[in-house]
Amino acid sequence: MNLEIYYFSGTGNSLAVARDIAEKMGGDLISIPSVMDKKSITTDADVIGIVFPVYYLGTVNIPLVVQRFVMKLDGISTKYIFAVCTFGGGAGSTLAILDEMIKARGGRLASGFGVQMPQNAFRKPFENKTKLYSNWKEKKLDFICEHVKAKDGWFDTDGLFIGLVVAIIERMMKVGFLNRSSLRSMKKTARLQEDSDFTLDEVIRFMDRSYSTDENCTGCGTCSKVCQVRNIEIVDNKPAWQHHCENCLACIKWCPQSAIHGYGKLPGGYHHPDVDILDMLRES
Ligand SMILES: Cc1cc2nc3c(=O)[nH]c(=O)nc-3n(C[C@H](O)[C@H](O)[C@H](O)COP(=O)(O)O)c2cc1C
Repeated sequence: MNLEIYYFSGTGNSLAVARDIAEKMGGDLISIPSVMDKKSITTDADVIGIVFPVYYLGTVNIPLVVQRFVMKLDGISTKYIFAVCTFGGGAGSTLAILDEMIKARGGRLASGFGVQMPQNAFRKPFENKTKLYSNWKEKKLDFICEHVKAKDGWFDTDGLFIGLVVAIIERMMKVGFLNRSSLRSMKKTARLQEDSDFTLDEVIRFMDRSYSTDENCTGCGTCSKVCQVRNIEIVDNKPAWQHHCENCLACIKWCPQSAIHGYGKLPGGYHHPDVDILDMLRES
């Protein structure tokens, strides 16, 4: 099997998952942002994996850069493509949405998996981290590798309770009520007028307008180096966000001084324990 695993990750959960699969199955690990300068993405691999975090369930679900990556895939009609999304609460229709995107490029998502990881966008530290990490290593990793090896058509679904809650949320989003109110609050974070007609994608890119540094910022530039989409320039020894943000939170979470704030005053500090700053720097 000739395997390539493409991934996007802000705080290392998806990178850890992608790397574990690549190591176990003997595949190449490729960061999605690192290939985004290509006009079209083609590969000799017969098996392609796509690993990414779920963002904004019921709205975009899939990080914008991952969506753009899929839209650049060419020559995939005969490939076995699988995806793994990492999430804090549930994956909802993320894999189905990805399948539609891949179909638009002439391929199809053959199998899809969800891996629960600590929710990196919550203010409160996640209490159950150890269990999630061991679930991944001891149960899910082998499960995914077996299915991919067999090239079968497995699709994970959220459990009954979470599945029901997520389905209700996604339904309310579709109907419009929640969608309108979450777009309103995202615009507020992005410091845009509530009645402005920016698209959801544009609002997400502008949400870095809420990011700032405090007096602990030393101008070390780590934020710029961990930003996978090169959205941060260092100007006068301070980060300047360039408004094509993915909201992956890498700058906030990897800042060695915890000096970056924004996105609902999230604390810095969280990252997957198997991923260190060098893994992030190397990939950016
Ligand atoms: C902007 C943003 C939006 C998110 N939205 C959701 C969500 O809607 N549902 C969910 O279960 N997790 C959500 N999460 C949590 C991440 O999917 C989860 O923590 C993931 O494992 C992070 O992966 P990473 O460390 O590879 O970046 C969100 C995280 C971020 C940063």
